[in-house]
Amino acid sequence: MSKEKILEVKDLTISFKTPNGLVRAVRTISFDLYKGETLAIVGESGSGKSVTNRAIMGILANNGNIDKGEILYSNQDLAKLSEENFHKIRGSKVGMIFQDPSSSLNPTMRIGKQITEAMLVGGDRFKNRFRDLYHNEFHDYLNLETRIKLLKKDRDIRIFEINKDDSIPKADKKVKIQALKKSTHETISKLKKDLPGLKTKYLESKKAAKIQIKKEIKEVKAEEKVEYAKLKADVEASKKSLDSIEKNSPSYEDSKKAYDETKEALKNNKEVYRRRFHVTKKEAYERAITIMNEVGIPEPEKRFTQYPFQFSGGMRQRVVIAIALTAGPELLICDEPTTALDVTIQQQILDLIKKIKKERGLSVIFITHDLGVVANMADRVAVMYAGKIVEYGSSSDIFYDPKHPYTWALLASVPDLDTKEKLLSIPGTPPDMLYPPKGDAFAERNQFALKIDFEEEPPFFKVSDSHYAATWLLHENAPDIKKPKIITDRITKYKADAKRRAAQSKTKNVKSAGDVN
Ligand SMILES: Nc1ncnc2c1ncn2[C@@H]1O[C@H](COP(=O)(O)OP(=O)(O)OP(=O)(O)O)[C@@H](O)[C@H]1O
Repeated sequence: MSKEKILEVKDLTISFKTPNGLVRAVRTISFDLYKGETLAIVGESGSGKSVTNRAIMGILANNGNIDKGEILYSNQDLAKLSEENFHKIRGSKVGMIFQDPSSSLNPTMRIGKQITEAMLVGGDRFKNRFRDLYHNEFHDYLNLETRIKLLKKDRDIRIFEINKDDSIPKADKKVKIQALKKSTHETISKLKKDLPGLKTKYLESKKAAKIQIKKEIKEVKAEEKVEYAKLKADVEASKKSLDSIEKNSPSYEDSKKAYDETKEALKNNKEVYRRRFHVTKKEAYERAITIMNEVGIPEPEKRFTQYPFQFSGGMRQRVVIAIALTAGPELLICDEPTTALDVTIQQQILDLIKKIKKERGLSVIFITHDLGVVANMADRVAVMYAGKIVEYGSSSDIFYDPKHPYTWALLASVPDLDTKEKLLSIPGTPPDMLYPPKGDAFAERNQFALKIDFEEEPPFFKVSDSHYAATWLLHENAPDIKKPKIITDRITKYKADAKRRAAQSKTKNVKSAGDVN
């Protein structure tokens, strides 16, 4: 796997305003995503998985707010973009697949139209190219401007909090506020110095892009003119040649054919020229059929004109995946993509996601409440609880050596593939995020909780270079608490399964190598 980082989430903090108060949905989480890897984000309902990924997509609900943190993608901080500019940055690079394929599709529109629509809407080639040309400078400017606005907002909130805090004596309040104002002013003044320069750069870049695009359009038009004149001359020459031949001459048919061909080429030229400016319906159709084949929709030509109700749940999810792929994303976010499907279909969709990820070199964020689903999918796993990541590591770290009691509980609650039974459901309910608990949020439900778990939040303890867990059990002074037997049994089973799979794939490889010979 290459180690090119494509997404970096730093200290992301998100809350929702509700009539009952502020719901602290995501609390200072950080993670990276590398090119070509699958990162699974796992946790119970309400742990903040979807909210995190909706923030990456720029589709948080209106009452949601990114209070703090960064979402670095394509050299841009998505957390600081206005909604209006979001789609330009995100553009076609991030695709998302939701839990229920039915609600992602329009029931009254034919499948084909739903797949080609995005291609046709974004089909003005020169407009897209124009935006691409000044994209970087535009966002450098925009990011700085937004950063300054946020600093001011942050200062005002902090002043409000100081004023409200009765534990601070009045005189101290004044001093604190003045110091805060001074330091914010200094930071903003420094940043502001760069603003005019960046604005000029952006405007210059936009101007240059306009000139460049005009030049390119002019070139295309000039080429077209030359091409048209040439084709027209061909038509005239072949007509002349045909007119000079007697109808009953043996070469007449050949000349007539040559004349017809030149006429056809002249006619086609108009379409070829149009295509240099727009994605045509025919092109969009052809690409849709290719993608429908890629995602395993049989008889795509026939299916193209059908409506969603004529598709099974699994096939509908394939259509949703096809739509996400039309824009050629580099990052695919799958939010519980198999939860609404029958168990037998689930594996097919998982296999499909694995296949397209490999073939297209995609990076995938896979959100699920079921650790079992990602056992053979994920390269790395982040376990979320009450708006925080409590453990993260490679798949083998999490499946063979989990450290956080919440990860143990999740592992124990994975339905057994053989008996289809849940071994152990997690006792209790997740905390109310209007009032996030003190200490380790899982303490209330954790049979291994220590006294400190109720008082102080655990930091991340390093288990290995790839593996970290936020549990006091990893502190050097913690009592030696062994994993419950149910977990060690599961681990043994996972290891045996992996060994079996490896042996199977080895046999398959040897066999296919034998076939070749
Ligand atoms: N628009 C909203 N207004 C208020 N609270 C919200 C809103 N959207 C999400 N939340 C809250 O944010 C928290 C995290 O929700 P989120 O949907 O991310 O959880 P999740 O882990 O994805 O669970 P699920 O699998 O149920 O979607 C929850 O407490 C949820 O109630």
